[in-house]
Amino acid sequence: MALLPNLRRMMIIYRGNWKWIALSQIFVLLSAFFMLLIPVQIATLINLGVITGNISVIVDSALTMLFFAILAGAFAMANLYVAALVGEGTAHYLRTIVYEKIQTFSFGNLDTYPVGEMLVRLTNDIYQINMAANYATRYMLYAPFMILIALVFVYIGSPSLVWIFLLVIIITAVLFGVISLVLQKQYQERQRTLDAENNVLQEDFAGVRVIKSFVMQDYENKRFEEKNENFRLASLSPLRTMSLQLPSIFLILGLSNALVIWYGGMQVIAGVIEVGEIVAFTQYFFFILAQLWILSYVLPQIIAAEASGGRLAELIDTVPTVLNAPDAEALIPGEIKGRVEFENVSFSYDGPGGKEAVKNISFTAEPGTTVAFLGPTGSGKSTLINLIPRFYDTTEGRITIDGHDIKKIPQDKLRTIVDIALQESVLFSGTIHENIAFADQDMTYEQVREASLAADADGFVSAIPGDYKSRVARKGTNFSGGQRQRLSIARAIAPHPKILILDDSTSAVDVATESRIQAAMSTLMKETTIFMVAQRISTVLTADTIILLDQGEIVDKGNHSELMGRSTLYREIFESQLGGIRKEDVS
Ligand SMILES: Nc1ncnc2c1ncn2[C@@H]1O[C@H](COP(=O)(O)OP(=O)(O)OP(=O)(O)O)[C@@H](O)[C@H]1O
Repeated sequence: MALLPNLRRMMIIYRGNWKWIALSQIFVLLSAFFMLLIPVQIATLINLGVITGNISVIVDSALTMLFFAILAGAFAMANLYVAALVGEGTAHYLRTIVYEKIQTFSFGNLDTYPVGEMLVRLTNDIYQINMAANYATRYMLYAPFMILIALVFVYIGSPSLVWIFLLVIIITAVLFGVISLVLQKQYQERQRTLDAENNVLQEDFAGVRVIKSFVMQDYENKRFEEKNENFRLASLSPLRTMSLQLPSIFLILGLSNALVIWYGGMQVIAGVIEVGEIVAFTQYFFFILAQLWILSYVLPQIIAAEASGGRLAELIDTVPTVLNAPDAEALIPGEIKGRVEFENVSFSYDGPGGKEAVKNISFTAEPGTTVAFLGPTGSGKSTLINLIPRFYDTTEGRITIDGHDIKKIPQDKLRTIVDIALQESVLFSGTIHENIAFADQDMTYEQVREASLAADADGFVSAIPGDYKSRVARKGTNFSGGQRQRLSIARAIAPHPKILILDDSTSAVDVATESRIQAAMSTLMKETTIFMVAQRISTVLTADTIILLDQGEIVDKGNHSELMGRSTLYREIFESQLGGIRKEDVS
């Protein structure tokens, strides 16, 4: 089984990283090599300088050691810099590709990944990869290189001490290996409790107004405190484990020095090695144990980042549920008339075989007509209209525009033909002009104002100092719900689409404003096929066709007077909403 496959994939996902990773390992090798030449020089200094009283050897050796130390430090610094380049470069590239990937997601994919979860992946998970890539580049091979080089030096200088060297390294590696495994589990638990805390935070911040209005702060505070406490405890565990590391290092170092001095001393007395070798030996241990100690600290974090790599790989590998057909038609949006036909359309959010949200829907909308969908809540109105711009793909049947199957129309072309004002009106921070001209930032002031007039937004926009140049706050919070809806409608009609969808998009405006919008639109959008979803029957009275939906099926269709004549459900809705108004007034 491949070792840390997701982390490795993330580290080289940006192809340019290869050369930096390779270069940094050359620096690691050189730094370890020069670092370990220092003990060799110490041995020379003692054997040929101190013991024989040769001052010039002592001076030469000291200067050479200084030179080696500078070189080892310089290569370590270069490695540190390159490791930072690898970490930051990987994080930057990942942020770009994951963000771009999310932009390709269809509604079906977005249903799977809540916004909060995607944010955590884009921030926290990428940060973990950044750190892991940095640490892996810096330390993964440092200790192994040092062990190998030191082994060669020990073998050349004092082969009789090789067994002590191997014994100490193996004991240390096993001890730190166990500590690493414990730390890895503890880091995973820490990550799990952090995720749990983040979930509560995201939910609470999104629903802070509801929490306040139900005076549930105490309840939510308790819920958060529980997660917060779990996170505190889980964060303490690895720190406790790590506190064992330094004493272990000192213990091993002390014991191994004693062993070397005892056994080495006997070897010196026997004339097998010289005193300098013993000192050099203790230095090797010191350098190697220091690296192993660092490795045991960073390795668990590197391993823990594998889970982050997996979460990012999942996003990167997600295939959009709506794709362009390979045989997509080269169609010119300007030539489309806007005839929409549903042919036995069914759709299930769970895919083929799942519970159908709309069933066996067939109808035709002629160019320039208005089709309204009416029905109880949950009857499938929004689902149905979301199929037209291919936010979701039909599970069965097909939808055509001017005879072209929409699955064969490239999505970017389809969405210039079809515009939508969604149920929840979303505005972006920027100017009002930028929001209305969202589809085409080159739109003129006159075009923007024309759309705004038709959406009955010009009145309140003109009353603001700076009118169309005035600022829209994030999420449009400086406008009322009705004003946001009108700006969203203006945005949808500004590019003059051939097909316009209004998904209950006048629910927050009063009936008088709604009828002004409808009158203005029927003039401006004469050639546009309009689909509207409504809860209010007053919204649909003037539609050419009203489609009555119940439990995902069409139960009747016709204009207002036809349905008043024959549909009990329609009459019931009418009576419940406009019961006080004489039928003749609206027929
Ligand atoms: N994203 C989704 N994932 C799974 N099921 C969904 C999703 N959206 C809607 N549904 C289900 O599909 C059915 C139809 O929902 P839809 O939103 O189309 O109804 P609607 O008539 O527009 O309702 P409302 O008038 O309340 O907006 C409902 O049973 C709903 O629970």
